[in-house]
Amino acid sequence: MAVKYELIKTCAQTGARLGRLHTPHGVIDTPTFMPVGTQASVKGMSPEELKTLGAQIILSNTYHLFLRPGHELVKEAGGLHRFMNWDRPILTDSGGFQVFSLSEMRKITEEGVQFRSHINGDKLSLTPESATQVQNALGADIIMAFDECPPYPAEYEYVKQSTERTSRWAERCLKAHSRSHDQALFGIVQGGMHADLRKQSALDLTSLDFPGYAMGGLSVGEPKHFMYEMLEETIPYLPGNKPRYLMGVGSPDALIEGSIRGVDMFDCVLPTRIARNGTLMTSQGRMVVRNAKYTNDFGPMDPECSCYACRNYSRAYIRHLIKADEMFGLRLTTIHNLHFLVNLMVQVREAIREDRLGTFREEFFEKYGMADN
Ligand SMILES: Nc1ccc2nc(N)nc(O)c2c1
Repeated sequence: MAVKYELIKTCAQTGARLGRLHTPHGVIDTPTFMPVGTQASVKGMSPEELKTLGAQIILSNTYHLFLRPGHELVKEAGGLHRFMNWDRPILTDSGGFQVFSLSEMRKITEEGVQFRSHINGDKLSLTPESATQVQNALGADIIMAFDECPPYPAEYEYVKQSTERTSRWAERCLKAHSRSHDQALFGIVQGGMHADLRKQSALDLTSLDFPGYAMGGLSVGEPKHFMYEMLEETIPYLPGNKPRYLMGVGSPDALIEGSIRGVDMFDCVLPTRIARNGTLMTSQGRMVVRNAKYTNDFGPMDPECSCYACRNYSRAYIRHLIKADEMFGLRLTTIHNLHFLVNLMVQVREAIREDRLGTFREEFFEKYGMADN
C-alpha cells in the first residue's frame, strides 16, 4: 500500500487520535500540520530549515505548477521531490479550489473547469482526468481528487448539485489515477454547511474506498462553529482506519478543535502569510512585531519558544529588519510561525498520548487568548 494509516490510540478525554501515516518518503506522526509550499517552495524557507523546525510533510499546488513551470518540466527534473530537494512526504492539492480563488473567466461544466491563467491570461482547463495526470507527473506521495469548493454562502440547491458532481468527478479521478506510481489519491468530502449533503458526500466517497479522506468546502469564510459542526456531521461517516484531512486550516485554536474532533492532517497558508507582514503567533497570543512598542525590546519574540529566530534575535532587531524591508526579517518571522504550529502539534500529540487533550485545550486558550487568531 502506497500510503497506510496506523491508528496508535484514541484520547480518553476527547475524540482525538494519535496515528502514524506511512508513505514512500517517510512516516508522519498525526495529528500533523503541513506547511504550504504552493509553487514548490515554502516561501523563504530551505528544506534544511523546514526539517530543523520539524516539518514532516509539505503541500504544493497543482494549479500553480501546471501553469508554471508546467508538470512536464517537473517530471523531466525527476519529480517534485527532486526538483525542490525535499526528500520527505509531499501532498499536492488538485487545483479546483485554486482555480476559483485565483483565475478569472472560469466556467464549470460536467467535464471540468475552463479558466484563464492568472499569470498570462491563457485559456486553460482542468478536468478530473487531467488534474490527476498532472499530479501523477508531479509525483507527490498524496494527491487530491479534483473537486469544486462551493462558494460560501451558497444556495442549498447549488451546493447539492456541486457536491453530487464532485462525487462523480472523484470516481473519474480514481479511474484516471495511474497505479504505476506509489501515490495515494485522497477523496474530498464536500456538502457546504448542510449536514445531509455532508453525509451523502461522505457515503458516496467512502463507497469508492479511497486510502484517505479530506474535508473540503470549509474554512471558506464561514463562522468557525459551522466548521466544527460540519466536522461532527462528517467524521462519523469516514472509516476509522483512514486519515482525515481538514483542508485550509489553520489557526492554533482550529488545529486544537479539529484534532479534538478526530482530524489527522491540516494545512494552511496563515502562518507563512501573516509572517510576511510581521504578525507572529506566540504563547501569549498574536503579536505584531513591527509595532513601535518593540523598538527597544531586546528580548526574544516569544520567551517560551526554542526556534532559531527566538534563540538568536531580538524583537528590536526583527522589527528593524521588517521596517528596513530586509528579507532576513521575514525569514525569521516565517521560521518562528511555522515552528510555533509544528510545535503546537507536538504538544497536541503528547496530550493525546496522555489522555489530556481537553485539559490542554483549556490551558492553551487561557494563555493564547481565545478565538479567531
Ligand atoms: N479551504 C479549502 C482549502 C483548500 C481546498 N482544496 C480543495 N481541493 N478543495 C477544497 O474544498 C478546499 C478548501
